[in-house]
Amino acid sequence: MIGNSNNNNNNNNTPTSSDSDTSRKIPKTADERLMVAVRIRPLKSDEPQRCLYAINKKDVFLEDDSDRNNALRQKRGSDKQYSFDVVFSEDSTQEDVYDVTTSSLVKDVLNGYNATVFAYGATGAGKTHTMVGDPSQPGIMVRALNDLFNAVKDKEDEYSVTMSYLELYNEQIRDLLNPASGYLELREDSRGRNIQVAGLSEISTTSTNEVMLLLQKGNKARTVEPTAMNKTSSRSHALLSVTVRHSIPIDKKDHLRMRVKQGRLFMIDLAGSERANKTKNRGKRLQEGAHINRSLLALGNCINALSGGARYVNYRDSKLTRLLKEALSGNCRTVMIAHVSPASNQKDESRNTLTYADRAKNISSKAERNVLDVSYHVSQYQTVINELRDEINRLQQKMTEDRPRSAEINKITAEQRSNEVKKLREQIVETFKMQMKLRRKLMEIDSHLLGLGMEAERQHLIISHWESRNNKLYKGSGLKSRAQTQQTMRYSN
Ligand SMILES: Nc1ncnc2c1ncn2[C@@H]1O[C@H](COP(=O)(O)OP(=O)(O)OP(=O)(O)O)[C@@H](O)[C@H]1O
Repeated sequence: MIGNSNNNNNNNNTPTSSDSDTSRKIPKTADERLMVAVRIRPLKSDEPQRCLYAINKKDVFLEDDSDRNNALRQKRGSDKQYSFDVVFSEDSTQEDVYDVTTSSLVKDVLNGYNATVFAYGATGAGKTHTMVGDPSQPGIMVRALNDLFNAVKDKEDEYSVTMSYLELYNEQIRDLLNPASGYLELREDSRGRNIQVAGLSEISTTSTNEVMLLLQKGNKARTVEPTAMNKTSSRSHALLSVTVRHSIPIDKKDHLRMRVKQGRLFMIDLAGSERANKTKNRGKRLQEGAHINRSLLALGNCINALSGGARYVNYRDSKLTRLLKEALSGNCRTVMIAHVSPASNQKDESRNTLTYADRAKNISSKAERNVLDVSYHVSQYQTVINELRDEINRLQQKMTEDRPRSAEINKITAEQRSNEVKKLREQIVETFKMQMKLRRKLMEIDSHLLGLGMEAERQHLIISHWESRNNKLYKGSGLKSRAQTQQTMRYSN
């Protein structure tokens, strides 16, 4: 049995054409109640009788086995009826669940709202079946991505889509699209807002095929182990996030002024709460179970506090609650799909889930449309550009004013330089002339020396001649010695 969506979300604040005049964010919206859906999975062949029924599209009935034979059991009040926004019976299809719970969220996201759909419930109750499914029965994640991509198809210039996929395993965050990156840190500002996972891959794509491959890759990387309750039990919480950004020019002629709508869709497949004695988990599995239960307990406490209207809600007890903070109380439209098994041996788990889901009905959040008038920012850039232009103009003007002076300086410098060159040239010429003079004098001295040498030679010859004549003359008479002759010559000179 499938119930109609009776989402009490306040849609009065759906944006109207008047929003187009809005710069920055649109005004705050009224509170919206969290939509709570319940899905009952089919009874398995090896499971005992059922204890849980969908009475109609909104109500579910939990029967107390212990009073089965008691004719007054209905009056004793141990059986319990719960009412929700919508109840999906055992024969509900994946399409039914998607259409009623999530297809409207996809439209919201395209319109600039944040939205979250999360699956809650005990181990083996059908959460992964609803959220992920299999190729023959694709779940919410696949259908939502398909619808998103169909909506933005052929409009790549207007839309940008990015996705990230993480798992929270034993209170550690792992990137399912890049498992090799190790454990990632959860960061938030000092006021506990703006929670972000540092280093998480945000893959940008507008191809449906590519995104499906990424999703498959992420699901394969997820920690899944067999337990006594579920052959393919998810041992981690998985969070898929898709961000859609729509940018259009405010004025078709002016592409600097853009209006940007940004919506984000979180799709979360929580790990299931479990009882150690039922799952028969030991060692590592038991430790995983303890972590899962602790984070779900923290989530339960937040749901309790929020539904009771508490002023202070402690999100800090677990990374799961820190990650879900926005979805539970912030700017987000949220749908919780509580999963229950109809089997009587799962009655306690189903009752717990229904109790939490019942409380969650009272939670409200404030969804605002995230419309940013980028023209505001662009106009800031425009101001900066104008200021820079002014500065350039001022500098150009200064340069123009300074040009004659600098020309003067240049002129002086050129004159000085040519004078110096002239001086140098004159000096070189002078030096050259001097050199020539000196060389000439040197040549004169040389020729004078040569003349003297020749004269000396001539004198030697005369003397030699004279000596030889004298020697012949005085040889026989013995009148003057050679020394006497030289003395005589000296006086005669
Ligand atoms: N609505 C459904 N229709 C058909 N089969 C279902 C449905 N819901 C669950 N199942 C089957 O029940 C089994 C357990 O479901 P699933 O793995 O989705 O549970 P779970 O809540 O995610 O468990 P865990 O928390 O341990 O991961 C699976 O074999 C799944 O195919």
